[in-house]
Amino acid sequence: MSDKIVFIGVLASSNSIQDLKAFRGYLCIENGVITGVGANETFEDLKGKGKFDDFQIQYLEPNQFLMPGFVDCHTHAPQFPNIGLGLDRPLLEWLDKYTFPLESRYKDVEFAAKVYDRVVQRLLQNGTTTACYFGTLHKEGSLELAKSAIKHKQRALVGKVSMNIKNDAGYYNATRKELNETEEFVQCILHYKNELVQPVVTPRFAVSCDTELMSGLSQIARKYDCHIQSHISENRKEIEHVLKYFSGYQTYSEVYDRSGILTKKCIMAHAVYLSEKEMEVFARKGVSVAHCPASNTRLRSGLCPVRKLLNNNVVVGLGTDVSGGDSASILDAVRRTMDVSTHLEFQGNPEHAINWREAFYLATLGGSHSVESGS
Ligand SMILES: Nc1nc2[nH]cnc2c(=O)[nH]1
Ligand SMILES: [Zn+2]
Repeated sequence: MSDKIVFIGVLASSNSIQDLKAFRGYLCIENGVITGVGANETFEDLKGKGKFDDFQIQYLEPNQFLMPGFVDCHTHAPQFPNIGLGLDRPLLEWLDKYTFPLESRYKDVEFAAKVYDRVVQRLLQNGTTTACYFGTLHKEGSLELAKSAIKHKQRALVGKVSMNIKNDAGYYNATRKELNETEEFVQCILHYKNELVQPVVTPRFAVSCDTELMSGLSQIARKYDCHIQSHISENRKEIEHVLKYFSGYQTYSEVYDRSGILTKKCIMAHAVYLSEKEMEVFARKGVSVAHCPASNTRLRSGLCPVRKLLNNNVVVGLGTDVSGGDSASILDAVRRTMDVSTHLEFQGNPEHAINWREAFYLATLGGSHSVESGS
């Protein structure tokens, strides 16, 4: 196949949340990079001048169109073996009963490599060209995830999960070990010098990390100018637990903020129960929210008011959050975003429904704003 190809047909993409453009035109690619987009008339004009003489010309079928790749702002690659399983417990019990025991298995690097290679391919098959991944506590296993993304040319942020609070599965590290391994993990990925794959510092959530660990992790993120990701306000019991454990803090967001985590390079999953004041902090600091509707429903966490987040100027993208979520597809997250937001409207919240144009934006450009590399 020629390394220069031009597609002719319908092209669809969002310019903003209000503005989804679909038009008949051309898109040319040279050595895997988009080098031109335009209307049909321009194509004919350029073709007449010989611009495409050395291009393969591919006409799309009437039922086909081109669109940007999906961005999955939040998923757990090691949890894919549990997809669709064990959804009979709420979050904190679910983590202890199903998730930590599964994630503990990724100490076995061979197992990790095998699972991760399938996960990356599965997401690509679902149209996800960019993913923001949680790995596990294990440095070597999580590096395998980065290697798979590089191998299959997926744009990815890859995180080694950090936890230092005891749990029944014994799935946590001592603080110093955790900080050292995270820094080594970040350095390893940066040494790959791959333009598509970047490290993301990953404190699991405030139930699993103390302030010493979270502050140390936020310093690592700052030192290497990389993203940082976690979970916030997903489940009412989780919030109760955090506010009880971190006495002297008014809100869940304050726990992260005082540890230096809330920056414009921060992606927080869920945010189902943020107050307007917390939303204002997110907007001011440029923190993004990964909305994960499948997971919020399957784990019975709640209905996230995405319209309210958007009205408060919070950047929002979509996440599958496997295996809290039972689907690897962002197209499925688009549908569920529309469903969940419509259910909020049924419950008496006017204008909460997210329409398909808006959901398309969240799945593509909205998500890309969360993971973009600008500092
Ligand atoms: N859905 C979900 N929420 C979490 N909060 C902390 N860890 C997790 C996880 O693995 N999945
Ligand atoms: Zn998650």
